[in-house]
Amino acid sequence: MIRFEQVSKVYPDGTSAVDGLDFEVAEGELVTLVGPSGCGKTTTMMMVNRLIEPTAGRILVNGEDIAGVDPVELRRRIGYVIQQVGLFPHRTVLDNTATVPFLTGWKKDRARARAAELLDLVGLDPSVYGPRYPEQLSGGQRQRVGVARALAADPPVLLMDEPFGAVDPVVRERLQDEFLGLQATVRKTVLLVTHDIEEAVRMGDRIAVYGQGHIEQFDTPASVLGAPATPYVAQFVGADRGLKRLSVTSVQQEDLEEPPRARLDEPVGPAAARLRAEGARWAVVLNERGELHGWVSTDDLARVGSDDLVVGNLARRMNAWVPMGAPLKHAFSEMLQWDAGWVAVLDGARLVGVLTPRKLHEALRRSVEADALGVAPHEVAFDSVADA
Ligand SMILES: Nc1ncnc2c1ncn2[C@@H]1O[C@H](COP(=O)(O)OP(=O)(O)OP(=O)(O)O)[C@@H](O)[C@H]1O
Repeated sequence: MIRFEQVSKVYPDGTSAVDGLDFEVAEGELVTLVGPSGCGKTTTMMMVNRLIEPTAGRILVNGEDIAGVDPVELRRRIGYVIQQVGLFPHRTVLDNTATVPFLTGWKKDRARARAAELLDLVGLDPSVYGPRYPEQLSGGQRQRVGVARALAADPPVLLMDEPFGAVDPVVRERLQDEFLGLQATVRKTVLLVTHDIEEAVRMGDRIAVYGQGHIEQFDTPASVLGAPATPYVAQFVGADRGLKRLSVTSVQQEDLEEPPRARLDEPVGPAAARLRAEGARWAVVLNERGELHGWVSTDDLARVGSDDLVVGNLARRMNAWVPMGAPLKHAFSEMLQWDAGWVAVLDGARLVGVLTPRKLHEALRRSVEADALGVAPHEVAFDSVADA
């Protein structure tokens, strides 16, 4: 979708910003460009919408050499989100969002209806925020408007330059998640510039790690963290890359354990006896459809003992859960937040299994070793601490 062929840029004062860039971003792919200040990320990005012209090489968008495309026409096909957002202060949020449709000659009503749809999509109620002016929004809300505006004309390509850089870390993480959710539906081809390796790893299908003016490694987050191509990349991704892997390694079926189970409508006495016999101190409580209702302690069941009650009467709320496929980091933070010894893993509302700290550790080690060996994670066999 976006193709760089031996692209270089030397500024008029002789500064060589980038040299010999050669890579491709596939349709619907999100590629993050990451590297230290001044390494050429922004230059790379601004060449795609012709705010900067390369001095050598060509850039193709959808197979077409952009050197031959009128820049104004080109920019209408490419959404652009920048850190400073650049909203017009004297226009309402709704009209700011509708900027590009207005420019391309849409009727006002149609453009505003589209803008309202997009504000909704980025989590801003158009009836509340649409009539406001940019200064009446928080930083995070302004960033959302920036994203909505860039999507308004439904461009196939999005360029994002430090789009979440101006907000605090908590808001940033929320905006990142929201954008990933959005991207799963809109599937734009995205180039995202950041100097933050955490953001690059979380957001990117692939990451381009920049050295000075060139790409040191172009690969998936798991490979960049697991098998840095050069000492420079290893140093850039940091010594705690094992921890960072938590965000890119997802919970898999083979990581799960089968927990003791009890049914919501099971009488308390027999349930207690059965769990005791199994040596289980607790059980997950499921309804007749196999959906998670909560959990119950065997001691509580035994203490009550009455057959007038069912397990559901004593069940407690299960706070610590994640959807199947969630990053291990999410599971880990649920464990910490709820001080839980295990986390339920759900497919919709249905319980698939539970993740324990031991399994979480194994999953992480398996992912690291799989990369080192160049095989899929489930092909790695190793002795776990518990087997020793
Ligand atoms: N107009 C210009 N004239 C001369 N040199 C420039 C110009 N714009 C950028 N540069 C230089 O080109 C190099 C790459 O800059 P660029 O802005 O692409 O880096 P970056 O990786 O985006 O940095 P940052 O993260 O700080 O924004 C830097 O050395 C910068 O000083």
